[in-house]
Amino acid sequence: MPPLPPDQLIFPASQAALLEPYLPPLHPQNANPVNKPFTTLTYAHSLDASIATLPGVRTTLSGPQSKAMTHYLRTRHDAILIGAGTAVADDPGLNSRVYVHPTSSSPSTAAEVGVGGGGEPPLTSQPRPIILDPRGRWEFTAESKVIRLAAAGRGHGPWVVVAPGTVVEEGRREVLEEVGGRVIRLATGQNQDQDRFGWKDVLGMLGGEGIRSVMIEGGGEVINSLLAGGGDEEEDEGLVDAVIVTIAPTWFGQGGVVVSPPKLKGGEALRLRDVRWCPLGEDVVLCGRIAR
Ligand SMILES: NC(=O)C1=CN([C@@H]2O[C@H](COP(=O)(O)OP(=O)(O)OC[C@H]3O[C@@H](n4cnc5c(N)ncnc54)[C@H](O)[C@@H]3O)[C@@H](O)[C@H]2O)C=CC1
Ligand SMILES: Nc1nc(O)c(N)c(N[C@@H]2O[C@H](COP(=O)(O)O)[C@@H](O)[C@H]2O)n1
Repeated sequence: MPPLPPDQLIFPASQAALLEPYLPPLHPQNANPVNKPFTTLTYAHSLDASIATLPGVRTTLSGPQSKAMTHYLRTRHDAILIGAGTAVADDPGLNSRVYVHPTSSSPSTAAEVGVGGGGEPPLTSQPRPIILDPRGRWEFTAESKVIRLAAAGRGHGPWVVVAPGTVVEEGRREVLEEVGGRVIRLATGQNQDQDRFGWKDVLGMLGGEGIRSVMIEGGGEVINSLLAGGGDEEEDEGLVDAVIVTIAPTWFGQGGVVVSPPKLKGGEALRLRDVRWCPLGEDVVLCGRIAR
């Protein structure tokens, strides 16, 4: 029996069951376009609400169990979305390396954990990486981790969403297309902000492309603008279906990338309802839905 790959993560089915009420439907009806995909906001932060110690610095917050949880979430969504700042800072992989084990948390061989999701082709449970990059800040190459994983058949090629006027060099576009990725053009400029897409537009575009569920991982600008409804009060109604946040027992101190959205109109607090707290190793995972 083959041993587990060295970067393998294991997530017990018992813990997956606790998350299920907050996840998109397991067996969606079909792959037809939808108005808006099921949208999960998910990230890890410190006790002082930092998602990175400093701007531009890749920072580990999640312990092994909550990291496996995040990778499980990746298998449960059609797409995973980040902003250009995160792509530049982290060179992320944005694939899933988890296997869900029915009983034990420490299997040792591939046969024990049912590698490939119980016989499915591996790519069916991988999310499509989406990078919001209106101005083309992310200078990806064939060596970027997400491209290498796609080339190795361990993930999908990324979709890079740029503004209509942004130049993407031919060679770069080819790098994407060779691994099944593509450049998507979407108008910016709502709210006079040329560096941002409207969230309704982003989610509508993804729905039109057949994406039925998306997990939004970050970074700071993306999370804060999503929680603020993209700055457009009309937009925030129903943008986010579920929130799953890992809280790590550490303080980073001032100067980090902090989740702290602008105040809502009238100064009301933004709050979660239907809350569930799940301890995972030394972290705790908070699940909820945005109260309206
Ligand atoms: N702990 C965690 O769970 C995570 C931490 N991070 C960290 O976050 C940091 C990066 O965060 P940021 O610099 O804030 O960059 P970011 O990843 O939020 O990207 C911001 C960029 O996204 C683009 N964008 C397009 N449409 C947008 C919209 N509607 N709203 C907001 N941005 C939009 C803009 O070009 C903007 O400059 C990194 O250090 C990374 O390590 C990132 C993801 C998860
Ligand atoms: N859940 C979570 N915990 C952390 O500690 C993190 N640093 C992140 N970061 C997010 O995961 C991406 C990296 O993913 P790969 O392991 O390279 O696939 C990173 O870009 C952030 O989106 N998340």
